[in-house]
Amino acid sequence: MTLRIGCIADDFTGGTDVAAAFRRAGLRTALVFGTPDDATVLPADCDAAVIALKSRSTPADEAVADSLTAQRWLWAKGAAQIYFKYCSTFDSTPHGNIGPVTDALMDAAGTATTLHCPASPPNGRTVYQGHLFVHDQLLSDSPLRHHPLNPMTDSALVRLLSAQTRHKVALIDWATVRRGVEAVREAVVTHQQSGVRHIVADALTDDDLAVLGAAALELPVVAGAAGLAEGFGHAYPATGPAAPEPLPREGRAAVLAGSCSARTLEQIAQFYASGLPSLHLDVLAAASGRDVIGEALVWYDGQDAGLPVLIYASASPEELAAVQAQLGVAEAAAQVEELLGTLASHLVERGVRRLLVAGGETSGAVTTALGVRAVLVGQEADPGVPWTYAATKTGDLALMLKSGNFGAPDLFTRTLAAPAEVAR
Ligand SMILES: Nc1ncnc2c1ncn2[C@@H]1O[C@H](COP(=O)(O)OP(=O)(O)OP(=O)(O)O)[C@@H](O)[C@H]1O
Ligand SMILES: O=C(O)[C@@H](O)C(=O)CO
Repeated sequence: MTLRIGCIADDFTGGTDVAAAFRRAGLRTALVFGTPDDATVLPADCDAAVIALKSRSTPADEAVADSLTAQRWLWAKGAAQIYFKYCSTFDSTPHGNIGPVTDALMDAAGTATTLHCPASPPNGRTVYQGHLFVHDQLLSDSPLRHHPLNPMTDSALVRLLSAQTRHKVALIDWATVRRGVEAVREAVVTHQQSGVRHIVADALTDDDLAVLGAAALELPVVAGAAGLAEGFGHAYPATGPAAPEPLPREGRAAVLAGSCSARTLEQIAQFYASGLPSLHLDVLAAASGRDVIGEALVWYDGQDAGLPVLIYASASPEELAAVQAQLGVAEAAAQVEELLGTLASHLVERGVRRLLVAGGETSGAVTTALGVRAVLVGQEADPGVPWTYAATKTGDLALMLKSGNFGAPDLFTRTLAAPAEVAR
């Protein structure tokens, strides 16, 4: 088997989300963290490889350069098509990075047309008449209008994308998508003939995305969120049953949380309420020089080895604001990442073999600290939240990287207390 789809995701948890989508489509999928290089090795026999970058909110020229490096690497591994994964809420600004990165990937591939669709129906993201909805609200009426980095105050995708590219952008509407693959292919050709480069498509359901995925099979570059990726993956003939997954059944289990998203806070509360051991890290104390890591390890060593533990920096909005006011946002984030990254290394050295990490930035810090560059993607515990398998210098590790707002409230207890439920 050779690599078929190369995917470039613009953030880490988005990478996990899209890798889970390819796997749901029956593809054996690898996930690579950060810009790969000659030393980056993919697990054997992958159909799809996802490179998770941190390019969503960086300056557009950096995002373009990193994405082109990733594209070259994927081509060198044999990828026939490139899927650019961005956020299902189209997180971007008039400066980018969705338009500039897609244009650069297309220029490098020598192609004049691409298809876009950010719909992700399981997460309530749909596109109708070119407008992006988050559940029952237009994107611009949803909480995303207050996003700290990319406030989304418009929902019209053709207009949003037109601000980010000098090329023509146009829509394939839902009525056409409902008519099926041939109707979409014809609409693509019609748009191509009138010089349209970016074609945005409507989609309300996974069936619509399957139609779009099949219609996009000939395009060298396709762009969108995890929903279209799954439709695209389904359009490839199945490669046979997935290999059994090596979910470690021995060793200890832990959660490290740095996400302050509402869903993560619920998951922490549920873990605590179930009576399992949990420890809150004092970020201000760490910043003032106290040995918070040493104290956490003494606490960890005193716990029942048969139970999963939770160690978290996550804080309520009020606590978070207080810490940020005292340390500054960047220093607070650096403290948290240092604490959780260092603890991850110590916990794995002490025998943790199932590790759940909550938060995109936090996941970046933990994978970097563990030196994990590439993982094989396994079964999902909840939509967009798969187990992944990594080899570390201390042994095999099952790693779950959870986007802040993903996963059911009982995700931590359900997945870590009962490994048999998530094993194949
Ligand atoms: N107690 C705390 N004080 C200050 N900052 C904190 C604290 N706990 C967490 N943070 C910061 O909050 C941010 C959480 O970001 P992270 O990306 O990990 O989670 P998220 O935004 O919920 O996840 P996602 O990006 O997947 O939606 C990090 O920058 C982290 O450093
Ligand atoms: O598409 C999404 O909403 C997520 O995969 C994401 O990008 C998280 O940052």
